[in-house]
This record gives sequence, C-alpha cells and structure tokens, in this order.
Amino acid sequence: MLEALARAKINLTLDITGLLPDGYHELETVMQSIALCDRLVFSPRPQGIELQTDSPLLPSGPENLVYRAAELLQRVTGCRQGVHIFLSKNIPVAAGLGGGSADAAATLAALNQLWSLGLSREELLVLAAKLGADVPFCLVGGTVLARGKGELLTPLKPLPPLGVVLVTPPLAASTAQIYREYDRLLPGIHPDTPAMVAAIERQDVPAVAALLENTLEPVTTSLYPQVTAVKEALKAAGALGVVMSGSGPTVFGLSRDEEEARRVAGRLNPGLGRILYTRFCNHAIKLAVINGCR
Ligand SMILES: C[C@@](CO)(OP(=O)(O)O)[C@H](O)COP(=O)(O)OP(=O)(O)OC[C@H]1O[C@@H](n2ccc(N)nc2=O)[C@H](O)[C@@H]1O
Ligand SMILES: Nc1ncnc2c1ncn2[C@@H]1O[C@H](COP(=O)(O)OP(=O)(O)O)[C@@H](O)[C@H]1O
Repeated sequence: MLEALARAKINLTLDITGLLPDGYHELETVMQSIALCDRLVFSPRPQGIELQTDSPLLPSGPENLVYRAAELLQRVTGCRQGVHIFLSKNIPVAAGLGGGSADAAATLAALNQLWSLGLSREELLVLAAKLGADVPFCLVGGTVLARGKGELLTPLKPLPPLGVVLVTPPLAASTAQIYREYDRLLPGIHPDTPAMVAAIERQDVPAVAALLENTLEPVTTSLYPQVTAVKEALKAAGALGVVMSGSGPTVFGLSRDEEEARRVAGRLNPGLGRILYTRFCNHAIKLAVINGCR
C-alpha cells in the first residue's frame, strides 16, 4: 500500500493578465504549499477503480478528481491494473485552497509508482494540466510563480516555515462563478508581482506580508461581504498580512511561525467559520510505502 499526503496551497498574489481564446483567464500568481494536507491510501486491486472518502461533501465516483486522475492514467497508459483509494479529507472543500487539485496530483504521483508506469515528471505535468488549472502546481509544490492558466511554473526560492491562519467562512463560492463575475466587474486591483518575487528572493518576510494581494478578492467580496469582516478580524488578531486565497472564500493571515499562528487563531471568534493554523511547506506531495508492501 502507498500513502500520499496531498498539501493545500495558498495564493500570495493573484493577478489576471488577460483572457484566453477558450474563456480561461491568463494568470500571474505566486503560489505557496502549506502543511495542511489530505491523506490518501492506495491499495492494489486486480482491476477497477474504487474510491472511498470520509467526506460527506464529496462524490466517490467519476466526478471526484481522484477518480478522474486514476482513470486518465489508465486511459493514456493502457494500464489494466486496479486500485482501491481511501481519501481522508482535511482541506476545506471549494475554499480556494486547491484541495481537489492536490488530491488529483497526489493520485498521479502515487499511481505512477504503484502501477510502475515509469512516467516522467514532464509527462505527469501534461496529464496534470488536463485535470485542472491548479493541478500542475500541486505536483511541484513549494513557492512558485505560475502563469498561463496556472501550468507555466517558475520555482522561487523557498521561504522559511511561516505560520498561516486560515479562516473559511461557510459560503459556497464556485471558482467558475467567481471568474464569470470578474469578467463583469473587472476590478482595478492588481498585485505587484515583480515586487513579491523580489521580496521572496531577498527572503524579506515583512515585504512578503505587505505585498499580499488578490485581484479576485473584490469580486468574491462583492458577492459575500462577510469576507471583509474575516480580513478585519485576522488583522485585529495580529496577523502580519492578510488576503483571500484563490477564488475564496478562505482568507489567510501570515505569522512569524506556526506557534504565533496558533496564538492568532486563538484570538478569533469561532463564529467566523472554520479556523485552522498551519505553516509554509517546501514540497507538495509526500509518498510512503506502508505495511511493508506496495
Ligand atoms: C482561482 C484558482 C487560483 O489558484 O484557485 P482556486 O480558488 O480554485 O483554489 C485557480 O485559478 C483555479 O484553478 P482550478 O480550480 O484548478 O480550475 P479549473 O478546475 O481548471 O477550472 C474551474 C473554472 O475556473 C475558470 N478558470 C480557471 C483557471 C483559469 N486560469 N481561468 C479560468 O477562467 C474556468 O471557468 C473553469 O471552468
Ligand atoms: N477530491 C476532491 N476534493 C475536493 N473537491 C473535489 C474533489 N474532487 C472533486 N471536487 C470538486 O471540486 C470542486 C473544487 O474543490 P476544491 O479543489 O476543494 O476547491 P478550490 O478549487 O476552491 O480550491 C468542489 O466543488 C468539489 O466538489
């Protein structure tokens, strides 16, 4: 059996730089893996894909990105081996934290090993992009500048394990809906991505905190004004810098380290939503053989 830890992401900056012919948005975003993770266990079966999850929010059939990743691998490689997958979900769902993308990336990496497919990292990245815009980043992880739909990746210098407080208000915001609303509102807020990249290069944590910015934040806030209240609460609780992640609704605050993040989280009103604290992480997926067999 093979265990995979699939890490969530946050967007330190997110800018939209154009519209692509297929309606997707051209992005420039600095993405960061965090230690918060889902856990997947892969057990070989003679044939068929069987998925089980402890999340009542998720399907266990072909609508699940894990199932789709396994099916895609079978289709492109002609592999006839099967697998049973158990997905233990910790990353808030549809929250701007890339949980589904992380699970899909972990499935590609794990089944490449379990089924001895021998696909290269480049081949896996091509498959990842077919599954979703955030999936390529989730294969690579760390601190990365992503462009295009999210698949053109430039790794940046790893940041220290800064603390992160995540607050996910109980809202249903679909990524597609937020991008559609962006097209209507065209907000004028743009992060200074080159300055963020330079701050990361200098390992200048106060500058990183000051430069957090997300073009989609005013869009999500226009639909769900509660997001502004969460930002204010995180600032008042002592976060160094605060911004919404991805299409939201999760808002995160940065702290010096995880211990400080725990203190900030403890000062928040639990009524704001699901509150978690974690830290930056320099890789996306951790694979381990368990029970001594593969
Ligand atoms: C906004 C971001 C920022 O990291 O993250 P989340 O909020 O989802 O975590 C990503 O761009 C989300 O990536 P992901 O969730 O993988 O997107 P996909 O499944 O490929 O696409 C969902 C929908 O988002 C829109 N979409 C996505 C990516 C992109 N560059 N342009 C788009 O317009 C499309 O309408 C698409 O139908
Ligand atoms: N394994 C999975 N984990 C989370 N969401 C999944 C998964 N498979 C499919 N989905 C669907 O993908 C959508 C986006 O989920 P998620 O990746 O958690 O959020 P986001 O795109 O905001 O980061 C959800 O509506 C969910 O139903």
